[in-house]
Amino acid sequence: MLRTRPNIIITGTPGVGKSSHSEQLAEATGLRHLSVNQVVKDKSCHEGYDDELKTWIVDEDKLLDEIEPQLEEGGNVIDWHVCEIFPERLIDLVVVLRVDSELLYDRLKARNYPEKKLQENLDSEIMQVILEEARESYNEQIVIELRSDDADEIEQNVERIAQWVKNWKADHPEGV
Ligand SMILES: Nc1ncnc2c1ncn2[C@@H]1O[C@H](COP(=O)(O)OP(=O)(O)OP(=O)(O)O)[C@@H](O)[C@H]1O
Repeated sequence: MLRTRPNIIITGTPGVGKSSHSEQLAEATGLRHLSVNQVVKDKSCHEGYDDELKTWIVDEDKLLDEIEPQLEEGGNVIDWHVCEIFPERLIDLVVVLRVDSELLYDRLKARNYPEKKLQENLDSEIMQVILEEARESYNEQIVIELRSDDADEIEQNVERIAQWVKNWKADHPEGV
């Protein structure tokens, strides 16, 4: 099956603004917002709950079985902090959102994250762990890094990605 609409991953450290971007991008482009955390919960793609870190322990095989048919169709904005598990052939753009660490601290604090989880996420952002994972997992040409420090940046980023979607469609009239 050929895909006539692209699949885009929006990734980054928790609190960086993935959901905010994905919702607005879906609205601007008509692509489907695929919230992976929601799928994990709704379809029980997990092996239980980690009480200390307050997070689901994800069963990645089950998750992929669940969403792969949707990815084959194309037209998804995949919203998740893990980017490396999706098959390369089904991914057209990887957007890694980045944020100033003080702003991230405030956002995670506002969510009442446990201290250990907050610190792990801050370290991960500072060490640009997800950016490195994205670059290792996909062709570097499809990986872009965008700032998400304030609301204006969300708007600019969404505009830029929506334009990319238009160009992608024009460049691939028969699909990929
Ligand atoms: N660029 C931004 N400017 C100002 N506030 C932002 C920005 N991005 C996100 N926020 C705020 O930070 C909080 C977290 O945003 P959001 O839920 O979009 O992040 P996320 O990366 O999807 O997090 P998670 O991975 O935990 O789902 C929200 O309160 C949101 O309004």
